[in-house]
Amino acid sequence: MPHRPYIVGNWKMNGTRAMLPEARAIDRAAGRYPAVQVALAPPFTLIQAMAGEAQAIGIGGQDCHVALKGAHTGDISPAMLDDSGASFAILGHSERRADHGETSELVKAKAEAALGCGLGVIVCVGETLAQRDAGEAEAVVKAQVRASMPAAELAGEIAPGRISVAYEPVWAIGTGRVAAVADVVAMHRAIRATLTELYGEVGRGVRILYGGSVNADNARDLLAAEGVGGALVGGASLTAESFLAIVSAAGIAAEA
Ligand SMILES: O=C[C@H](O)COP(=O)(O)O
Repeated sequence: MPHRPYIVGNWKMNGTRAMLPEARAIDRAAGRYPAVQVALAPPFTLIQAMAGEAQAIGIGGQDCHVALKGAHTGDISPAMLDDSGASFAILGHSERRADHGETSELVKAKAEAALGCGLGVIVCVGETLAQRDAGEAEAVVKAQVRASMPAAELAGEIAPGRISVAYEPVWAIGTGRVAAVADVVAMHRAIRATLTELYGEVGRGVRILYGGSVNADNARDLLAAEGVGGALVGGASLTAESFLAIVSAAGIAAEA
């Protein structure tokens, strides 16, 4: 594995200031797992408060606009994310692709804008259940990777550690239905092959995370699987107890 496992909690549209103690507890405990890179992506409204306090974890956004500023009501630019203390952005999550009609081309533009502001990016890809049942999962995900990832010139110029892909089968998100380890391994291989097509050697350093119903019970097997560089965790990242159990599993997998 080219990097420490990367465990990222995506709070989605959850969290008010009442949840800051959970973030503090995660931050304090994360220092006990130096072999694991830990991050949280809260709603925009909590980024500044969490980033101002965090010592051991990274704080990121869940989206950004392609422009640095301008007449885009309700949007947040990558420069604003950076200014608020965020160090990365999750981009192209399937919920944004579905709820906001985001295309892979738009996700690519957002990723390039975010990298240009010094942020790391986690680009999300994943097939629907209908696509998997039709035997199209690999082709769909490869096409998403090809179209959503930042241009090779840009990726080659920056530290590969700043670019991650999250493979999140849509049918596994928030459903409790986790993908089989063998299917995750096969898809991560396909994604790695696509990344090396796109980026050459640089593509080998891009982390590939798995996301979709990761919890304390399944994390160890998933994180020990070949090619799995970490996890993007939704529901189980909302309490320190459940998220830290996953961080601990990542620590065990990293040392195995
Ligand atoms: O970004 C996180 C993923 O969508 C996974 O969410 P989940 O862990 O609640 O299934």
